[in-house]
Amino acid sequence: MERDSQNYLKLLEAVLENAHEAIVVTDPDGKILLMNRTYRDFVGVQDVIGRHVTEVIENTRMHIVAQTGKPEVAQIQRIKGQDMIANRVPIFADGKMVAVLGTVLFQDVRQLHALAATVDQLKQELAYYKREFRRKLGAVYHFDQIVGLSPNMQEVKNLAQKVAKSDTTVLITGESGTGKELFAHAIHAASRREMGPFIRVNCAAIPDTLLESELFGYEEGAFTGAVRKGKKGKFELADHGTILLDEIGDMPLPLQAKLLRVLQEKEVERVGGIRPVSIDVRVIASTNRDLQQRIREGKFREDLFYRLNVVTLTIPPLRERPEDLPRLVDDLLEQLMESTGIIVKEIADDVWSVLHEYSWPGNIRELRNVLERAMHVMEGDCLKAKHLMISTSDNRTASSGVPTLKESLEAAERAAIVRALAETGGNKLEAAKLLGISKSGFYQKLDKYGLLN
Ligand SMILES: Nc1ncnc2c1ncn2[C@@H]1O[C@H](COP(=O)(O)OP(=O)(O)OP(=O)(O)O)[C@@H](O)[C@H]1O
Repeated sequence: MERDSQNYLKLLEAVLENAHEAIVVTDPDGKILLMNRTYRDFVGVQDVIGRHVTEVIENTRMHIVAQTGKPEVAQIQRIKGQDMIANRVPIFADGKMVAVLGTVLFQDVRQLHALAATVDQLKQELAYYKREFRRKLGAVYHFDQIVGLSPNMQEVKNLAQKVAKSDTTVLITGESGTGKELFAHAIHAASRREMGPFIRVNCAAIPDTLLESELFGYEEGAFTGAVRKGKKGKFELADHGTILLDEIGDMPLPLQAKLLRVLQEKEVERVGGIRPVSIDVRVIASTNRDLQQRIREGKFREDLFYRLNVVTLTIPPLRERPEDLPRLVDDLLEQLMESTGIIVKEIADDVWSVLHEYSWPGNIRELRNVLERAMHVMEGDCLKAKHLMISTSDNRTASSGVPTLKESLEAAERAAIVRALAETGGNKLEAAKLLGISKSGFYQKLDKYGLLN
């Protein structure tokens, strides 16, 4: 026993003496009881035992901690012209302070800076891999890519950014092409689930008979023709991530009941399955339909609506945010120039009046299509109004009274020409054929409606 404790003491002494950290222990009066070699070498004094700590160590506060009894952690202490990181901790035994332990973790803050630089580099690498990972998982849009300078868009973006941080179910409504999917991506990318999967299901595009197994999966042998081993549904695939239920307004009623159960229980049951599977999924639903109207028609469950409608983001249509047009046109042209290789160097002034006058029923998706078509139609590198091939006249509400028959006929004729040109990618001969008129007659009409290059 005696020998054991002697050995133990020797071991402790050796450990303390050889530690890389500088270590000092004082009694409650501030007299040094122990100071290891690292510390003695650093201050350049060997004979230290029994001396007051202030005589040996510059700027020390060991004696102050001995009085206050309050530990001081990670304090900068300047010794011999170097900033050090000092910890001073009172040691208690039987409720009485018996000593104060002081350590210096870094003898030189430069070591700490080197460590910080390494951490910084690791952080940068981590951010890079996060971005790459996210790109592979498909959530490619972020809030800063959503053009929205207009006050109504700012409001929606702010709310979306706030709600992204939580796990709340979000319902995104808005006309077709307003950017609902874009918002869903951005919410996922700004959430704590950003590293998880982002899965989109278009409820309108999948046949009713398949939707259930697509969403919830099926067990082995659930129905004839099913893959033997069974299959995970989109909900299971979205575990720890986000699922976007696009066009939720088109979901068949029986499935709505099942979806409601999933949202309530946070469990899915595969088709033909016996045991429910727990899932951790954030649900975002989107629709361009008026869900209240669908409820009145008996086509959408009211209880599901309230479950989804925790936070609603209503994306304003493009015609209600004309301030966003210039930035959108800029961004879209840039993307299109890259994908088509066609260069637009100049935008003629008349383009803007047409863009502002048009009501954009297909919103930003339509704007993109119109610009892409115009790029293919234009000759040279200046985009002009006539290249847009959108008819603003048939689009305007008849605020100035009923149009004359001639005006109506002309509007219809112009719209038919524009549509034919769009269909044929700007090929005039083909367009004339489609409309069943001669080439020369077609050119006359193009001239009449200001559509000739
Ligand atoms: N605010 C925006 N800034 C930049 N691009 C946008 C914006 N809104 C939409 N877009 C672009 O417009 C197109 C349509 O967007 P998205 O698919 O998100 O619309 P949606 O509302 O989900 O349409 P739908 O209801 O038809 O599914 C996409 O190419 C998207 O990149």
